[in-house]
Amino acid sequence: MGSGKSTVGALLAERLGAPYRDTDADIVAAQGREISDIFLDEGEEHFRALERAAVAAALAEHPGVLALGGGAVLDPGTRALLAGRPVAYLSMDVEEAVRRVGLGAARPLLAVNPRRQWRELMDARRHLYTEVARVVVATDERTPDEVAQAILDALELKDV
Ligand SMILES: Nc1ncnc2c1ncn2[C@@H]1O[C@H](COP(=O)(O)OP(=O)(O)O)[C@@H](O)[C@H]1O
Ligand SMILES: O=C(O)C1=C[C@@H](OP(=O)(O)O)[C@@H](O)[C@H](O)C1
Ligand SMILES: [Mg+2]
Repeated sequence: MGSGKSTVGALLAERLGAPYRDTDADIVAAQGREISDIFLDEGEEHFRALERAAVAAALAEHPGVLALGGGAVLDPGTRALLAGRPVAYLSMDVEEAVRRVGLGAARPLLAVNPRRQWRELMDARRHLYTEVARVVVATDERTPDEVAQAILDALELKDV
């Protein structure tokens, strides 16, 4: 959360001249409700199922850049959908995460104690990001444009 997937995904798509989608935005549009409301009312398990369906639909329909939510990798079905694809893992350290996301209510999983919650989430998820990623790009000391360029370089994609 806050590593820049949505921001950088859009920039990357622009530079590639390719379409861009974001599974969180797709879920909000399809459900007509905010992510935080879906978490509160139906719980995380239900959200992960919606997310898996959103990833599957986007990958089937869409030949461009797809930004995922930070917890998408928790679902084995979602990980299977990502297998063999050019996935970039955007990393950052905890202090940068707190600066970028802070106490924003938009991200329910970081809403109470962001520093501790971010560390716990990363301890549970780090190995899954590494498992699905083809490349890892550190975002701490880079602008979003520089992150997009680093992804292009790491994946050896052409900037058009
Ligand atoms: N490389 C960066 N440097 C500084 N701020 C960034 C960077 N990437 C994203 N941000 C900011 O961090 C916040 C979260 O970015 P976002 O793209 O929504 O992340 P994600 O989709 O990974 O949760 C936004 O306010 C965004 O402008
Ligand atoms: O890490 C997570 O579990 C989540 C990350 C969010 O997306 P971003 O990573 O784009 O903030 C969003 O999908 C939801 O709040 C849950
Ligand atoms: Mg996002």
